[in-house]
Order: sequence, then structure tokens, then C-alpha cells
Amino acid sequence: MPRAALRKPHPDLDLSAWLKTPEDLPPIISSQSLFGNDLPLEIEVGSGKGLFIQTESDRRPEHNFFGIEIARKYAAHAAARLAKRNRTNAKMLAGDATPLFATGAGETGSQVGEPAAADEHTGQPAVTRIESGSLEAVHVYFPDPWWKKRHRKRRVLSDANIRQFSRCLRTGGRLHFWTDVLDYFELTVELIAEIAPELGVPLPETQRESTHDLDYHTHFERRSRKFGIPVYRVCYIKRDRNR
Ligand SMILES: C[S@@+](CC[C@H](N)C(=O)[O-])C[C@H]1O[C@@H](n2cnc3c(N)ncnc32)[C@H](O)[C@@H]1O
Repeated sequence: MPRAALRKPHPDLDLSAWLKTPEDLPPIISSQSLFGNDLPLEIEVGSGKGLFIQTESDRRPEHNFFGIEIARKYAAHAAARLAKRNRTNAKMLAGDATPLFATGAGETGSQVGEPAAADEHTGQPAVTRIESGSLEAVHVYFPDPWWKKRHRKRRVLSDANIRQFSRCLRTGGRLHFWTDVLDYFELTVELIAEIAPELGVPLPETQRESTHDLDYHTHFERRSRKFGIPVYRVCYIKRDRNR
């Protein structure tokens, strides 16, 4: 299904506080380095037009939200939503989430962060942009399905990214995954059980009734529900590995 045309942010709107590029980012991604405080940090991977980050940063001002969107025009659109509302606990990155979550000199570049001992989850030398156990939540909503088998390695919920999302979550932190692609849903649930058992069992999340036209979790959730397409929603809560 094609995506609707996107309106450009008004040229007078100053996005500089809300829209970052990978080059703007501090070596270590944390609430302290991005927002100058220690509120729990939640990251959304693939924010699209930014409805989730807009509504959640309003609903939960006691948390910080960092949206990562690889398509610059969508990242700018999402940042404009935050700028118009002068949101102080949310920002967007126009960039690829995968290298930010990665560990290892080969993946992130040795100029970034300090090399540390091998990461306990991946066994790789850790040159880390996002420290292990530092995130409150990772949100992945309606990731691109990459239908063809040979393209599946491009999926955001790849083996490597699932391991990294889990590594970055604190014990008790959450991974939310929603999709309307049953095949992607089933394969991912199986994959998580196999490679990230510390995330425990998938907990179903319920569909909320919407009270107005933008009262949906994300734009893709809105679209699926309007077309009567079923949505599969789960949340994982990271367990203490020693229990
Ligand atoms: C199908 S859209 C869903 C958008 C939004 N989550 C929603 O539910 O409305 C998936 C989005 O993920 C973005 N994306 C894909 N790979 C990404 C990556 N590696 N890093 C950041 N964003 C990515 C795409 O550009 C696209 O906007």
C-alpha cells in the first residue's frame, strides 16, 4: 500500500533542537547526553511520521523519547510535530538505527566511544554508543516487511538488532513490537525465543479504542485499523539473567 504524500515542515519552523543527524550526536547516547537529565530513555526505531513519539512524550513527561527514522523527510516531519509543541523530552534522529545499537569497532567506527571488554551478550569487543542496560524501552511499530526471502536480512528485527535491543534494555525494560504482517510477527516471536530468551514470553498488548481521528498508536496502526487489517501486538519485559 503506497504511503500518503507528506507535507514539508514550514520553512520558518526551527527544527534544530528536535532534528539531529548522526554527525550531531554525542559519542554515547543517553538521557544525560541528549536531554541533560537522567529520566528513563525510550527509543523508537522507524518512527515514520512520528505520531507515537508525539503522543507518548506528551502523555509521559517523566520519560525521554528518542525517535530514529532513516528517511530524512519523515524524520523532519516527526521533528516538526515536536517543535510545534515545544516538546522538551523528545527528539528525532534522521539516520539508521542499526549502527547506533551495534557494538564492535568494525560496526561503529573506532572513533566512537571507548573500547571496553567483550560484550557479555555478543562476545564482541564493545565500542558502544548505547550502553548495556541503559534503556527503559525499545519500540518497533510496523517495521518494513521486506517480503522477498532474499531481502529479509534488511528487516529491522534482524538477529543482530534483536540481540542489541535486548542488550541495551535494563532488567525490567520493555521491547514493544507491533505489526500487521503475520509472517513477520510469527518469525520474529520464534526468533526472539531462540536468541534472546532473557526477554521472556511475548505479552499481548490490547487494542485501545480511538476517540478521534489521530487517536492511534502510530500512523500505520491507524491505517491498518481503518482498512480492517488485523494488528499483532506484543511486549517483552527483560528478565534478570540470573533468575
Ligand atoms: C512501515 S513504516 C512504519 C512507521 C511507523 N512506525 C508507524 O507505525 O506508522 C517503517 C519505518 O521504518 C523506517 N526504517 C526502516 N529501517 C530503518 C532503520 N534501519 N533505522 C531507522 N528507521 C528505519 C522506514 O523509513 C519507515 O519510515
